[in-house]
Amino acid sequence: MNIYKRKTPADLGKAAGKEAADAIQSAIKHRGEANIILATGTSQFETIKSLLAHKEIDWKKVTMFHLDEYLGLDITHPASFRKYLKERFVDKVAPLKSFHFIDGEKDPIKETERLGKLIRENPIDVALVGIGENGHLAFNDPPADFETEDPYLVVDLDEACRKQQFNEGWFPDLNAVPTRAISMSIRQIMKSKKIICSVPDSRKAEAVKSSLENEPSPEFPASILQQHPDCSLYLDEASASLLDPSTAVND
Ligand SMILES: N[C@@H]1[C@@H](O)[C@H](O)[C@@H](COP(=O)(O)O)O[C@@H]1O
Repeated sequence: MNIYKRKTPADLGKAAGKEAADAIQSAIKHRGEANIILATGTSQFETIKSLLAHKEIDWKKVTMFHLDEYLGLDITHPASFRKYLKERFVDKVAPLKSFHFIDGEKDPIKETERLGKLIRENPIDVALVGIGENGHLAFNDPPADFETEDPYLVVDLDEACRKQQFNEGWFPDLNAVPTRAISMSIRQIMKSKKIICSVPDSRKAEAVKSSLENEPSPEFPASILQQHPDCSLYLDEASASLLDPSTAVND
């Protein structure tokens, strides 16, 4: 894993977006198309903004998969991840070759099966992900399932995860945060050829430390990223602030 520290969230996003753009360009050059996974949340704001600034990308050759979505949330709800991706990405790059939203209002088992078939047919070139305050990867809260081969799972959201969503201002109160979601599985994320993980903010400093300074374990879901052959983790000064000086960080 390559760990990069940048001064601000904007610097972090610029570097992560550039690496993502290069990976997309490389896939298009070698295979004629690129398959990507996008995450949502505040940690992706600057990375997606930077990715969109790379006008050289031919988005008609790009297929997008969606990392996670709440169950039962309408696409017009401010916290809907489909709304987030539609407004912040899909509408801005249209037309994509294709995009595959997770519809959390459909029968969840059928939806996981539908998407699972699609992603198995479309190996991922680059996945953009974040890490939650509780160390989650996508919506795989601890202890995460490191074993299942199912590409998408129906998951319960823990209290820490739901509190983070409320504190970030996406919901009017904690009770309004759904208790279940569909998440891409850990093993499916790990199948991506490249993973670019953007993690700004002091709120994430504890999760970053536990993900990097423990052996990979379901108790620290994002710790699995240590085992990926091509993963770049982008931090800012705040999210890197608790790291042990012995942790190898590229400034
Ligand atoms: N489910 C989303 C993920 O798509 C995101 O990568 C991660 C970090 O979240 P945030 O960017 O809001 O800090 O967890 C969120 O809850």
